[in-house]
Amino acid sequence: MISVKNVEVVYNRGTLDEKTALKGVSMKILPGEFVIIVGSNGAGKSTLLKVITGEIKPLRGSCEIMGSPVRANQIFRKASIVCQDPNTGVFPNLTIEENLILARRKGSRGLTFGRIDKKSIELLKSTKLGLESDLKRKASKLSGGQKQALALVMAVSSDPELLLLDEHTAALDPRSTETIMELTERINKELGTTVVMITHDMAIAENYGERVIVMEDGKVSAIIDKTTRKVAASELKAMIGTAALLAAD
Ligand SMILES: Nc1ncnc2c1ncn2[C@@H]1O[C@H](COP(=O)(O)OP(=O)(O)OP(=O)(O)O)[C@@H](O)[C@H]1O
Repeated sequence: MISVKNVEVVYNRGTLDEKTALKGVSMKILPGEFVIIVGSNGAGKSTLLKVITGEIKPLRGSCEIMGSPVRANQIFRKASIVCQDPNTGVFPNLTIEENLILARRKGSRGLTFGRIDKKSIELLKSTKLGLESDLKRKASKLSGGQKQALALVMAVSSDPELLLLDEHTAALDPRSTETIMELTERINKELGTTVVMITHDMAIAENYGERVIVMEDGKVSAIIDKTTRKVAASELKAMIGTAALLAAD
């Protein structure tokens, strides 16, 4: 489904600040897969997500989604993104209901609005965070975990094929992290949405997802298929650089 081939990305090309962030990265991500990307600070993880969304055009190589080259102005029909800061995924001055209505679009896979709405409420309920019990509450009044849960449900209310997550649990406490990861897993399993998630939390990489892609210094240094072998957080920590070790602790 997502095919990244020999991608090279250079920031500030031709200047003193020139930085090669991706050095010939290749990978394939299959429809419905849940892939976790780990790696030290500066390894190129966020740059890779930006290549997948079309925000960055690689200097060399290609990125295709379902056989078509990715284009920034079309990706939003196929993919949704949730980032680290709980305040960026929701509209704080709108109610929970208004946020959901705003996020609702006709799904790229042709689902009706009715089914999408029902599913959104079911997903909110499944978190046991009480979001569905008072839909008239302003999003600004919600906790970080509640905001991220709402942001995730909003992200999938358009039924995207692909959900991209850039450290979406990084600002949360361990309990909220677990709730948000359970919701992420439910979205992947129940909706069949392909999930690509970046994290510095090695326990998450151990416990969730089907494959772990390890990035180091702009390259893919390892791909672990967890359907055939388990991987411990300590093993992953040992595989990546000291910088990632510090970030994960
Ligand atoms: N807009 C930019 N301009 C110049 N250099 C950049 C830019 N964005 C990223 N870089 C550099 O490219 C390299 C890869 O950055 P990237 O953000 O992709 O890494 P990362 O693995 O996501 O890191 P982190 O875990 O710290 O978020 C880093 O050296 C970074 O400083």
